[in-house]
Amino acid sequence: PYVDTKVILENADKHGYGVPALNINNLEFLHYIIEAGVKKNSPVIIETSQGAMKYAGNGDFRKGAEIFVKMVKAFADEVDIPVALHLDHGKSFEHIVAAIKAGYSSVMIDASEHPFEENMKITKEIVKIAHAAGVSVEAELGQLAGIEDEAVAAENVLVDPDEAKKFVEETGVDFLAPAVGTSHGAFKFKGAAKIDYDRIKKVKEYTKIPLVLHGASSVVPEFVEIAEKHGADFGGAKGVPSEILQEAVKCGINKVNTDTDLRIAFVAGLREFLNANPKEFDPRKYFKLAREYTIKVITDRMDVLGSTGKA
Ligand SMILES: O=C(COP(=O)(O)O)N(O)CCCCOP(=O)(O)O
Ligand SMILES: [Ca+2]
Ligand code: NA
Ligand SMILES: [Zn+2]
Repeated sequence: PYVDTKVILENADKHGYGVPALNINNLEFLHYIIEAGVKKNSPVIIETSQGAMKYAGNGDFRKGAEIFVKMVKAFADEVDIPVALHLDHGKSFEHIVAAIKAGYSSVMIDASEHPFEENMKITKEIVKIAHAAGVSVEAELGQLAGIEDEAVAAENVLVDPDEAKKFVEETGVDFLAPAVGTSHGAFKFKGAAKIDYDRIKKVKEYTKIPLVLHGASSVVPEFVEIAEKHGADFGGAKGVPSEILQEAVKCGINKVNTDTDLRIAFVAGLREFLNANPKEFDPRKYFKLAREYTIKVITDRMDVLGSTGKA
């Protein structure tokens, strides 16, 4: 069934496990996520960025939002696992309202590049509107290095747990994404992978709400190698290893945003299949390995995070 994100995350918070939040831009990835969730009897949070809304609507993000809600509900109505749809990195008021109007389960207002007071003011406004429509809200404190939509944060700005306490109390936000050292994309760490567990623990202790880890892809070496064997150039790619994700969940993370891992697994399978089957042009065939690898990376993640069997 199609559910509120809050229902999924409050259960994860209560029982101390993580739920993968998986980004889509098209039907293929949605298909694979649902198959993985059913296979592992795991709840799933589907999420779309503002760019994905635009892509699905062929330039019209409002249409894209409506199309995504209909697509996700069509699948959700057919399966027994809980499925939620979330707007990821909502930055513009128009995109957030479009998602709420279209029927998204939850929205993120990412105003973290603004000063603290401004972030709080904007978030408070979105919480009021979203809650009036029965939609839950995620916000962010601190900044992840790397490209994040329009805002390119130069380097990491880690969350201040005392600010987090005030922020949650004043805004009434349902979930919080504290910046703790990760970044988006495939090149997350120059040196060893490391995140600030102590900050996660403190934010959890002070806010007592479900927490979100952004930039959480592992950049799985197995799939990076397959992609590179078949022509990809991902030199220097490095992600968050499973053990670090498991420790982060123990410290209080409940929603684990994952996009890059799906992208790498898919393109690895696509490259491998196309290289090996020069005569094939049936899309029901040439996505075969891409589908297999993408489902594998999702089902492995459900096992790592502990959402397996929790549907
Ligand atoms: O935190 C994450 C996942 O990060 P990761 O999967 O790169 O580690 N996310 O929020 C996903 C970011 C999706 C970016 O979407 P666009 O390219 O459409 O703007
Ligand atoms: Ca941000
Ligand atoms: Na999000
Ligand atoms: Zn993110």
